[in-house]
Amino acid sequence: MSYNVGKYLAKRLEQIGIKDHFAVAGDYNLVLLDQLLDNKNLKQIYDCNELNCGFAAEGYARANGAGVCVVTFSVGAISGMNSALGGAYAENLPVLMVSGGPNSNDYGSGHILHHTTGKTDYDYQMEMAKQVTCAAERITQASEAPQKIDHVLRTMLRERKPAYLEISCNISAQECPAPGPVSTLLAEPKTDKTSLDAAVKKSADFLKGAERVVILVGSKVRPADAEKQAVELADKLGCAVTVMAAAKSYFPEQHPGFRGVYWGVVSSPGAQELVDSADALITIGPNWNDYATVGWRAWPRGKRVLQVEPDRVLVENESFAGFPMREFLSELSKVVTPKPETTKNTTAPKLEIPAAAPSAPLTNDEMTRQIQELLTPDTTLMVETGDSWFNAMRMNLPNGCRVESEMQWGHIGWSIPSGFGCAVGAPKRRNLIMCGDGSFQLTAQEVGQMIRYELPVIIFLVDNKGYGIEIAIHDGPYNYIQNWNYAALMDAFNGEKGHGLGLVAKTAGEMAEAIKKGLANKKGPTLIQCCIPQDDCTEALTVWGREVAQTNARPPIVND
Ligand SMILES: Cc1ncc(Cn2nnc(CCOP(=O)(O)OP(=O)(O)O)c2C)c(N)n1
Repeated sequence: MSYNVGKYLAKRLEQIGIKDHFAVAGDYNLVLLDQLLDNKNLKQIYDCNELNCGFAAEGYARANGAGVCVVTFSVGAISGMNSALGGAYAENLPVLMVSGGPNSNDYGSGHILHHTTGKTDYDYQMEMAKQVTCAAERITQASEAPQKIDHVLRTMLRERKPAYLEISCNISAQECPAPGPVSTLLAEPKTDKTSLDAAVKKSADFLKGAERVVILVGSKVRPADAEKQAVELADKLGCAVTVMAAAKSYFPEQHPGFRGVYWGVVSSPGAQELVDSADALITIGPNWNDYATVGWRAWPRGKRVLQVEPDRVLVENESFAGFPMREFLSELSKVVTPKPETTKNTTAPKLEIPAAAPSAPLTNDEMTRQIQELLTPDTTLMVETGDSWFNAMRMNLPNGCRVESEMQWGHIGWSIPSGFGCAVGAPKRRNLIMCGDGSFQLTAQEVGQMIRYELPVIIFLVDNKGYGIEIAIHDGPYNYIQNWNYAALMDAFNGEKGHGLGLVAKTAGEMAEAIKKGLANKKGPTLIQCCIPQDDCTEALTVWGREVAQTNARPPIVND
């Protein structure tokens, strides 16, 4: 078969496991979209806007390994950069953004083009993309397409970071060489056995002398593809295991060693004491940012910490590199001696909230309890920035249940389009979204796409009449919103023949009833507007918010 640039790209995407790609049309990408459509193994899914398109690709990457969005130049790409590139970079997700670009003859022509800043230099978009990607290429000649497409895909998959491709609008249908074996994109860097053996020996010796060993799993265990090996190590050591908030569900919670979330003063009961009293703390893929450390107050460091990163190990002031995390953990598991937990009486924290009477007004606790009841091994729960984070942290997850959050980038509204992308990527899972009313207002229209593609996502819209998380940090008039009739939106989004369902739950009984209807609605999303009092939030959010506010308010250090 003869190839052109668009068909080459489509074949490569198919070869790396992409079945669906997301797009918003624009005259700079229409011919490219046609070439992608010609590949019958790739489905083209449309979004309402490019911000959502980028988040949908990011969500797809969470479910499927990698994601792709195709947008038009400038007005599309710059909007999509926030989600497909900045957000994916922060969250270590391999997302490819493909932007249609100016006709190759226009470069250097002095022509002023539409959808640009009106300058005759169109390089600004590439310069922006380079700041938030691991690889960025522009294609203005068909002959250069194979090398450039392979480069961005290979780098994106290896680094687990987003990449950027800009293809001139007159090039997508130009002939180019056919793609060779996909192995060229998937080859792993060679392990430095000497360094690996030295790291394992040093770490095993460090653990040998310890009495209270604790494992703390962080979010980078996922991009390192080392979740299984973390369990292997926990099984061999027999020690207590905690997770950071952004790694909730990255370690099986029914594992006998699981002891909850470590998050400083808002940790699960007993988890902070476990971590703080360990004389050997194995941190696996931690991300110690200001929110995770509760304003730099909960950040275990020093000689008692064995720090395991995706590409290096730090132990007793010695740094080792040249091997992947999963190989290190696997080799360490083979040589360590068991370090059973000494404080036998601790167990994993349980969410103990008594069921409310059906007629009782709905509360945050009752809402959380009912959502917890819905979790199954094949559930994915998208958890939006807000008190939803803290509600999810207190849930007990069946093994296999996945919590998805965006705790590094923290773009409110992420959960709706990302939840859409996740559901496209894994339609057989039970896809649930917990999203506050403030966040929802940024990306609500993507629920219409869930209706269009008949995705039975259940959205728990936390209607507490404002920005709960911001109120907990620092209140003011800016934290209050126009309160929509959220459930009524579904009627508007349905158009003539949609199957979206919008339900209001003001009591415990109404929520239980709405969940039943949502589970029965297989041909479209169900939005349950959970009406709770404005000041009804988790104790953890209140405490955490106060600490974050203090951290933000640190006076400038004056250097005399
Ligand atoms: C794009 C973007 N713009 C502003 C912010 C700051 N922010 N963070 N959280 C919020 C409010 C979230 O409110 P809700 O979704 O209602 O959440 P809860 O009431 O806490 O459940 C804002 C406004 C943000 N995180 N992302």
